[in-house]
Amino acid sequence: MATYAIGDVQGCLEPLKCLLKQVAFDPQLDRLWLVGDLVNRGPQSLETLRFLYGMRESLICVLGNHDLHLLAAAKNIERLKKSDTLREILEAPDSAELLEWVRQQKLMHYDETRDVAMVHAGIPPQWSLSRALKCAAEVETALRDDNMLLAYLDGMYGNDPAKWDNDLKGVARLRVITNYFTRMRFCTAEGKLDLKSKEGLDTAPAGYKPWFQHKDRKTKGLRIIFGHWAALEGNIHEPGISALDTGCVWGGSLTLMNVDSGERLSCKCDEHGGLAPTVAPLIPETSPVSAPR
Ligand SMILES: Nc1ncnc2c1ncn2[C@@H]1O[C@H](COP(=O)(O)OP(=O)(O)OP(=O)(O)OP(=O)(O)OC[C@H]2O[C@@H](n3cnc4c(N)ncnc43)[C@H](O)[C@@H]2O)[C@@H](O)[C@H]1O
Repeated sequence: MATYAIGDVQGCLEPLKCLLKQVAFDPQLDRLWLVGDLVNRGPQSLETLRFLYGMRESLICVLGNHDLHLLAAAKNIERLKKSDTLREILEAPDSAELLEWVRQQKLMHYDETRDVAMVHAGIPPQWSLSRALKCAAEVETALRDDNMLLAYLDGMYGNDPAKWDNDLKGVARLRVITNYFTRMRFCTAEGKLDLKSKEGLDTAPAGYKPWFQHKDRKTKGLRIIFGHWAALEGNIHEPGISALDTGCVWGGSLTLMNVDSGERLSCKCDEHGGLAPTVAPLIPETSPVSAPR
């Protein structure tokens, strides 16, 4: 029995199947963790979602910004952008069933036995593990509650407030939590977000750093697996931190990591949208896995 984590799939079904085949994934025995952004931008969003739904008992997923955007577009189709590849999901006969499953997923997964957390974008430096889990649960409750869902999704978009404050209330509170878990890249030591910069580690605006590089980050020592930040290409050297978005939809590859050994396997899409993947050999994890605390 093995546990694997895979980076942002974003509708790249063939590379996903290719990776699972390479590790002889057995849904009866093995477990698959997904860092979110299951859909959008890629060629097969609907088929990917159906495939994952079909193996839902073997999965642990956290939601990404594109997954939340899908849920919001399902409530208001006007939200769809030209570049989105989500319409096919919204128009599918099994749309309601698929979306109901998506909305039940978490913003943060914490595996107590391994002392590993998985989030889409990150955990802000000023939050402890318990604060992060409590904040994730607030949004998860809103997503699952029929009376709260619409107000949450309507108010979810936007960059303000830029920083957490315990006194925040209502949708503004849920928005900043959402932005930390699903959109963050750079922030200050106090957790003030910059949501405009999207390139490499060395492109931080003055006073900002990648969320995982702050010296006094309260979750130091916790292993964290995340995706979202394609420009990192999976290459960071921060103890215990694993970046798994290797930009499958940007001409890069889809990456799988064995959660326990840290070994990685990548599957590259071809120029026709991932229909003829080539597989790179297993390579050791680039960011050292810290011993359990
Ligand atoms: N609360 C909320 N507020 C607002 N919007 C919300 C929201 N919740 C959900 N959304 C929705 O989120 C969606 C995405 O919004 P965007 O604003 O497009 O978010 P993004 O961070 O740019 O995109 P992505 O998540 O795909 O990140 P990636 O690193 O792959 O790509 C980022 C960039 O990296 C670049 N890149 C990729 N690989 C690279 C590489 N190797 N080197 C350099 N750059 C690279 C790409 O060109 C790309 O420009 C929208 O539909 C939006 O509506």
